[in-house]
Amino acid sequence: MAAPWRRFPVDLSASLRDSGALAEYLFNSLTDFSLRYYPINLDVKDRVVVIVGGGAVAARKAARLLAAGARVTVVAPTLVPRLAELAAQGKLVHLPRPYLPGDLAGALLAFAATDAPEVNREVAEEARSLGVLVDLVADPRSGDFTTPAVLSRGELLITASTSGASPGLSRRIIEELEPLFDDEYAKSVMLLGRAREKLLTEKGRTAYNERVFAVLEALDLHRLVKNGQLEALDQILLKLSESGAAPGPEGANKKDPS
Ligand SMILES: C[C@@]1(CC(=O)O)c2cc3[nH]c(cc4nc(cc5[nH]c(cc(n2)[C@H]1CCC(=O)O)[C@@](C)(CC(=O)O)[C@@H]5CCC(=O)O)C(CC(=O)O)=C4CCC(=O)O)c(CCC(=O)O)c3CC(=O)O
Ligand SMILES: NC(=O)C1=CN([C@@H]2O[C@H](COP(=O)(O)OP(=O)(O)OC[C@H]3O[C@@H](n4cnc5c(N)ncnc54)[C@H](O)[C@@H]3O)[C@@H](O)[C@H]2O)C=CC1
Repeated sequence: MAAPWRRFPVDLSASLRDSGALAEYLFNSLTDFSLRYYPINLDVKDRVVVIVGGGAVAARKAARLLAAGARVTVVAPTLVPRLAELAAQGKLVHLPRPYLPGDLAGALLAFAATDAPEVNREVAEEARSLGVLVDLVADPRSGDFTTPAVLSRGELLITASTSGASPGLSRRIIEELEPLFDDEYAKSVMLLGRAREKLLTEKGRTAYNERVFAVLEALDLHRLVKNGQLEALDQILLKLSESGAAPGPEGANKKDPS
């Protein structure tokens, strides 16, 4: 879709004098609030991901993919230092040449991240023909997915996306959340996860499982974690594990199937 202001019906300079008219026009064009992207958390561990392009954007994508355990191949004649270092350390495979059709074979995902729009389009075409999902970093609306700004604390993952509208805003939103979700959240989430794993029952015990969630949520473990109240935490954990022999023939220690 073309940017709405390109279709602004009156002379732009006149409208700017008439303060408020442009914003109002743009707001009026905002009629569809439905979800444009379907959010998922993808397990890329040991999966092949091909990044075409070796610039700053490719480096950002590669770092996050490697952190998530992907096997990254970068196809590019030149690499920024950060990528060159990762290649020298053997953390990713570098094909030091321009993109060639066939480079996406076996990939789960592809990133078209060169500064050459026609190359990015070729990458997208190959991806489409192979059924590989592709992110066109410079032309998000033509691709299959976009990547959000990320805050991660252990198993806690918070992401922000503006559906391509303002990546800078996504980043600022995450920066605002960072102090609220401090590093200690990694510990709290881990404790809650382990306790939940221990206490949940097999299928058919929904009411019991819901009670367990309610108890866990009410515990405010994070306050204790943050204040370093390890004794209080131990007491809670011991109490939970005593009462952890959940009712039912299947017993406890099972993951929630839902
Ligand atoms: C579609 C998408 C691509 C995709 O999905 O790969 C995309 C596209 C584009 N970004 C552009 C510019 C900037 N990108 C950033 C930063 C980030 N960009 C990221 C994602 C995305 N950027 C996806 C949509 C995300 C969403 O919907 O919100 C972040 C969140 C995560 C990540 O990179 O993985 C990462 C935060 C890094 C961090 O958290 O550390 C900054 C700010 C900065 O660098 O500080 C700027 C300058 C300020 C600005 O423009 O806002 C341009 C214009 C290029 C040009 O002008 O030439 C395009 C192309 C276009 O818009 O056409
Ligand atoms: N998604 C995002 O967050 C952002 C996207 N962009 C856009 O993304 C694109 C890439 O940005 P940067 O990484 O900053 O670019 P860059 O100019 O730093 O890097 C471009 C890379 O593409 C490689 N390349 C060029 N032709 C190639 C080919 N035929 N085959 C393989 N590799 C090739 C170059 O060797 C270089 O490594 C630009 O179009 C830019 O406008 C820019 C900023 C942010």
